[in-house]
Amino acid sequence: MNAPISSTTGATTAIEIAGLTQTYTGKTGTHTAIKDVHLSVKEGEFVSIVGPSGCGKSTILYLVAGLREPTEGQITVLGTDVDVRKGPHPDVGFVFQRDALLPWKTAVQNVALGLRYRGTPKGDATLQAREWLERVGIHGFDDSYPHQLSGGMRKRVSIAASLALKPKVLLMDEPFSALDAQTRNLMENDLLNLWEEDRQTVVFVTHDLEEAVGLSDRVVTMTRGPGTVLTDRRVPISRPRNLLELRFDDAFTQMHEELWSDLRDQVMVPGPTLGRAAGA
Ligand SMILES: Nc1ncnc2c1ncn2[C@@H]1O[C@H](COP(=O)(O)OP(=O)(O)OP(=O)(O)O)[C@@H](O)[C@H]1O
Repeated sequence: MNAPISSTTGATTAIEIAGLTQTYTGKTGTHTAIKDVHLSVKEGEFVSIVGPSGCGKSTILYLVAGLREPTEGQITVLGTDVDVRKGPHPDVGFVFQRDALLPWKTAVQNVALGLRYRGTPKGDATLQAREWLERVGIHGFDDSYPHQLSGGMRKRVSIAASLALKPKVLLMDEPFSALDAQTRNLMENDLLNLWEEDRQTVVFVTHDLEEAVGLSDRVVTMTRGPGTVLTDRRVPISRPRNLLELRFDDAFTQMHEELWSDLRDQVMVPGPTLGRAAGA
């Protein structure tokens, strides 16, 4: 297990997670999802969390977002203690695996929704929404409804809806996992280009090690449940990056191998005779 990385020299801490434990109580009793998680993310860092299925990656995001109350531990986001009673921090945005688009509203109305909720006048919100759709690569579909868009386009609209609110911290939970490989590669590259412009703090959950290496400044691996931080590695690849070419880079391949070596024992569940892949 390598030492936790907690600093980009000089940068301010955006997210501080200390001693985070979460138990869930269900019909079968109490289940510890994560245990004693410590993680520090600096402003402007792009950090991915990878780990076996069920190790508690989404749980961490929900807790950081202030959508659930932790059983133990503290989380600070942008200098404020996360408290479920106060609700999500206004500077925190989310993009989840499933689109959170309202089916009865058009793409532009969906993007404008959050802005309207925050008090932006209708005309201004619509204008900004159209600009954001343009920025995420949606052309000519502003007035289409979600069911008229492909999965990749709906994802772009969801990202536009989040980014339009100018979050300082963006929490992304497997946002591209439902997309085909080609669309996914294009979306990852576009996300990176957008992020290069604003450099929000991002915590990105994924099962895909290549995606994690390509996008991130750091990749955190987790043990299988109850999940805790196993390794925390800095990605030694400069920016700006072109993900469509990066996969042939030696540093990329080496990092991928290191992460797989970290995770192999966590995702291989011994069967009667053979090891069986159980995630990642
Ligand atoms: N609301 C809940 N109630 C009860 N158990 C839950 C709840 N949410 C998550 N869990 C359990 O906690 C554990 C961690 O779940 P979580 O979704 O955080 O893991 P994950 O690493 O994101 O999984 P995956 O990679 O499959 O998406 C799992 O065993 C899950 O079944």
